[in-house]
Amino acid sequence: MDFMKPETVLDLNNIRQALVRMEDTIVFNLIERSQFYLSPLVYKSNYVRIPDFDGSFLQWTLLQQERIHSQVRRYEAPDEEPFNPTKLLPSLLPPVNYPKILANYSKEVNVNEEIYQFYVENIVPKISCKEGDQLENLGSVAVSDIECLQSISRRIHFGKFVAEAKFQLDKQLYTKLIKEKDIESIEKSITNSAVEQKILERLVDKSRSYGTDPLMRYSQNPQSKVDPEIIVKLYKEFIIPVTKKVEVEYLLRRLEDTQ
Ligand SMILES: O=C(O)C(=O)C[C@]1(C(=O)O)C=C[C@@H](O)C=C1
Repeated sequence: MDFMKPETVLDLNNIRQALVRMEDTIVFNLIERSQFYLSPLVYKSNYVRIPDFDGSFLQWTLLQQERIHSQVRRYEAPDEEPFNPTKLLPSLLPPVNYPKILANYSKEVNVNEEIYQFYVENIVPKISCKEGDQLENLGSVAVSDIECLQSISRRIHFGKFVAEAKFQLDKQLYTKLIKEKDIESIEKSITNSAVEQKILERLVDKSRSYGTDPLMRYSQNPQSKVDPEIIVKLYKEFIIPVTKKVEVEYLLRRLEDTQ
């Protein structure tokens, strides 16, 4: 997929291949995070005193990283959404002239707040190796969390490309459903249960093999670093439904853009 060539980005097969590739990144990032303790101090407001900042150590670290990355154009890319969209810095590099792929309002479709909250409250407690903090690892935990958050965010916001591709494939149907604000039928029409099922099956294999020492894989009790069930559940109950939410949110506004 090449963002300078819209036809490659709006090909549903290419999009699905990219989503499959992102599974690897997400599974690896979760495995990395699983070696650390729960680390509540990373998420506690103002535990680390930082001048002129009100929030948690993770929020501060994420903001600093996004500010630097905004200076190298990260969030100008159509497949990257920031967690701090109002606090970024201007790019030091000249803008890239991406051809138009998504609708003009696409950067306004941003569900990162929901992803952040769900990650901290529901994912970290399930994957971390132990309760409590290891004070020497607070920085490593925050850095690892950022990798997890950004890979999950990129995957979920890819829903915009899926939605645009589906809109282009059946403009007549979607125009009708959008005009009628028929959310239920839009949801139904973007759902492909067979694709979802395949994702969940593949994730069992991936989390088993990526999370197991290859020499131990064939022993009686191979120990997975992250329980495959947790990753499957995460996709089933959060990542896929929120990707669909992004698709619906994007589609509901699609007639604002006449192209
Ligand atoms: O591949 C698609 O058609 C998508 O819409 C993406 C996705 C997903 O999140 O992976 C979401 C909804 C579909 O039911 C299947 C898969």
